[in-house]
Amino acid sequence: MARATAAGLVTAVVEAQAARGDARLVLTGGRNGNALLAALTRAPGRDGVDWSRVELWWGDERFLPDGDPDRNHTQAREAFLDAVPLDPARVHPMPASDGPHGDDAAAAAAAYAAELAAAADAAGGGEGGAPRVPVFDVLLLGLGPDTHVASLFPGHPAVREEARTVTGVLEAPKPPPTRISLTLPAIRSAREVWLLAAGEDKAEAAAGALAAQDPFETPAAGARGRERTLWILDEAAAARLPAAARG
Ligand SMILES: O=C1O[C@H](COP(=O)(O)O)[C@@H](O)[C@H](O)[C@H]1O
Repeated sequence: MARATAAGLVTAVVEAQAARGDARLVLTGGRNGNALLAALTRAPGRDGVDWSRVELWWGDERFLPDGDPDRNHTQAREAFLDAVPLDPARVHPMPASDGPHGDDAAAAAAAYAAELAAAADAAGGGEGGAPRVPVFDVLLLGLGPDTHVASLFPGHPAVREEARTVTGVLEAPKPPPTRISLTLPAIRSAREVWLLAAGEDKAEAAAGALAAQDPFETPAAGARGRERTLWILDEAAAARLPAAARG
């Protein structure tokens, strides 16, 4: 699944660059997101991408010191960032808990929102009342076994955040408890949202999210792209979908 998704992502990036010069991606952490990043470094078409014109943002971060092995950024660096010729000025990790905002996750989230807003002002995005973030070509989300996406957990007030594009998340049910996350309005402003789910422990969540109506209880159900919402599942994660949906 990771190899197939990497091939699709290379195509999406090449198409975005052909159409607009730059490609803007939002990365996800977690097992499925990291497997995709590792596969991307070996994807057959990777040399067709102008990596210096790929802008990278993160959908969420575990609010830990820089370089902590549990940070999504650290894991992305190990799996991918150091293996492709990116322009460091276009790589935008979320702040760490030993950065200028200390352990204030709300201040760190506000700083990341400001960085997104500045990028939107420079490159277009956030027009006509849309959230002030750049127009993301593909926003990746790993599906948690409890249907969380980014760091938006079922029943957590962060899921209901409408005014901000980035929020601090306190008391998350999955460690670490303090996190930073894009909000649903920011996620929904992406052209395409790709949801990744591999493994048996994602089967219940995938079936539930595809049937659910209420993002507060089932955050993955609220993650949609403006042009496309793509669910990418392996056989184990698709096992509980209705037969018609499995094709
Ligand atoms: O903690 C997180 O979990 C989700 C899902 O991770 P997985 O290991 O169950 O695939 C991930 O998408 C998110 O970025 C991360 O911070």
